[in-house]
Amino acid sequence: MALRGKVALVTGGAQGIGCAVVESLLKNEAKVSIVDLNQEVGEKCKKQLDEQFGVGNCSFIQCDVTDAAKLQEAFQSTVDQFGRLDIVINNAGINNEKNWEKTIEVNLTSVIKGTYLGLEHMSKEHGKQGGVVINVSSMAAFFHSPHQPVYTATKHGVIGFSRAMADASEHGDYGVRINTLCPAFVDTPLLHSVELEENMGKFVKFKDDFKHRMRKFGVLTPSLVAEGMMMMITDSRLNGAVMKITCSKGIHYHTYEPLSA
Ligand SMILES: NC(=O)C1=CN([C@@H]2O[C@H](COP(=O)(O)OP(=O)(O)OC[C@H]3O[C@@H](n4cnc5c(N)ncnc54)[C@H](O)[C@@H]3O)[C@@H](O)[C@H]2O)C=CC1
Ligand SMILES: CC/C=C\C[C@H](O)/C=C/C=C\C=C\C=C\C(=O)[C@@H](O)C/C=C\CCC(=O)O
Repeated sequence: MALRGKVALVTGGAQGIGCAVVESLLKNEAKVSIVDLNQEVGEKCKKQLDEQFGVGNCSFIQCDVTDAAKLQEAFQSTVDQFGRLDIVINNAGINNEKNWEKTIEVNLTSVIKGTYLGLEHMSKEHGKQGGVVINVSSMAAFFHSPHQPVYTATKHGVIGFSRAMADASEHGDYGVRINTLCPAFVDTPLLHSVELEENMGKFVKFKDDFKHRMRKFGVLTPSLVAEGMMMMITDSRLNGAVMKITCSKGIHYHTYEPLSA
């Protein structure tokens, strides 16, 4: 998929992995709608990107992805402003084992809603031109840890939902590819939340083991994660793919045993 003239929507695009993905999309001449909860960081991010890539190539929409009406408005505003939608990156995520219900709302429920909204604006079943959805999971779905039980559950859910929706899209000829990205540890503000009791609750006592794993497995840069994201956006062969990005193996794909009785 050549990206000039394409329109992308990135949730959680104001910082961290999302911001790196937004920058990669703009470098490839896509138009980008940055959807994020954080007004201050989002506006600062847009200002910087306008200076780097020129005004009119990206927009910032302050939105809590757990607010269904606001999320729907964000998708519609994106289409109203740029005229179409081709790429949806459901990236927004939190790490909060204390308010674990919120973690499920952001990391899983909103990814499901963002996928369905993406289909409304991209699927051939709605008379649209097709597109691609990338949902962000984590290597936590392959390396469970005692520190993040609910976070881990949400990331498992993202993979299961995305793979099932990829099958539905193929069977229903939606024309929309749905893939999953599973980074290992990445150097962003989220990673530092493991130190905080307000995020980890009673599991904060396991933080030393978590930090040991970070030292053992290494910490990725957001730019490498964005590189993997761009591969899944542009490779039209990929639907239902689960990309893993680790320090030990770099960018690679998880392979599943063929279904058998
Ligand atoms: N940092 C890491 O080690 C890893 C992160 N991930 C996943 O990557 C994604 C991005 O994480 P990071 O960039 O590391 O985090 P981050 O905390 O640096 O950025 C997340 C962005 O999402 C936004 N956000 C949070 N809740 C929101 C909501 N309710 N509505 C709208 N926006 C909201 C935040 O304002 C922030 O700008 C998350 O889904 C995370 O689970 C996956 C594997 C590793
Ligand atoms: C608050 C923290 C937020 C997010 C952190 C992230 O979402 C959680 C990651 C959890 C586990 C990461 C495991 C990383 C494993 C590796 O990097 C691999 O190198 C381990 C060795 C072999 C991988 C084999 C394979 O690819 O299947």
